[in-house]
Amino acid sequence: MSADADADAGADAGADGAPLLAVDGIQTYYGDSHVLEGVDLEVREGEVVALMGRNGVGKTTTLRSVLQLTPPREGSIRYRGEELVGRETHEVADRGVGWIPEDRRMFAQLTVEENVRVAVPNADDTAAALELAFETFPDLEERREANAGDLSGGQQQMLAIARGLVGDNDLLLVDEPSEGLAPLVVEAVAEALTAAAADTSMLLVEQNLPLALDVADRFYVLDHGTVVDEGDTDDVSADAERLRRYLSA
Ligand SMILES: Nc1ncnc2c1ncn2[C@@H]1O[C@H](COP(=O)(O)OP(=O)(O)OP(=O)(O)O)[C@@H](O)[C@H]1O
Repeated sequence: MSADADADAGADAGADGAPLLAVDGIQTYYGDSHVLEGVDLEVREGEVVALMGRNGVGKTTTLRSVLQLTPPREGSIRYRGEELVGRETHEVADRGVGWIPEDRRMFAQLTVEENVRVAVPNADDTAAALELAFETFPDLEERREANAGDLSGGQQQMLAIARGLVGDNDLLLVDEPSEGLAPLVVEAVAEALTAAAADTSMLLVEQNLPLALDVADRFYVLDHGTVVDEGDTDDVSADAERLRRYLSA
């Protein structure tokens, strides 16, 4: 299949309701350590999907597998119908898959505005990108001249999300955005994620159950390297015990 035909197939896959991201039976290792033992999940266009589970079950490893930072040894990961396994990480990024890692990587010595500017792939799009970032996160607009390193934890998380948003991404992989934040700030981050979800699909690793249920449309629970529960968040909001048994240590 030619590259163009491949691209067309991808566009069709999105248009006819096939998932944006389809992870199918991935087996991922660190050396001899077998972490993912056949993970299956999907993210459809426009969805926020939460990936939950205890510490160390392989949530971050699933994101790393999609990004080809830790490529699976078996299984398939298709994005808009195109296989990602075997590609380089920058090729995955070029296709519109963005990553907001747990450590909220940003440039502490640059201002908020500069941090947004450098995340925009095409300089011609900068004005529109700044507008999108500051419309979505008015708190950041107020601090646009502040150094990123001087922001609060919650504002840094918003800046990390804003940078993902302006990065021309159609799918954001967001790792534990609530980690280390006070409850009130977690609420602000939930609002920020909901605002960002108007513009992008998301696969959201999150251990904070209320936040995950609030922001996500659907969820998967990982345990022992495989998916042990999945469903619509609306269905479990009234039955949180169903998930809690997998989430408490
Ligand atoms: N670079 C690595 N080398 C070897 N083992 C690793 C590496 N990264 C993670 N692991 C191991 O793989 C397993 C899954 O880790 P992973 O970070 O994916 O879990 P997680 O579900 O995201 O948990 P957490 O919430 O603690 O980050 C753990 O046992 C972890 O110790």
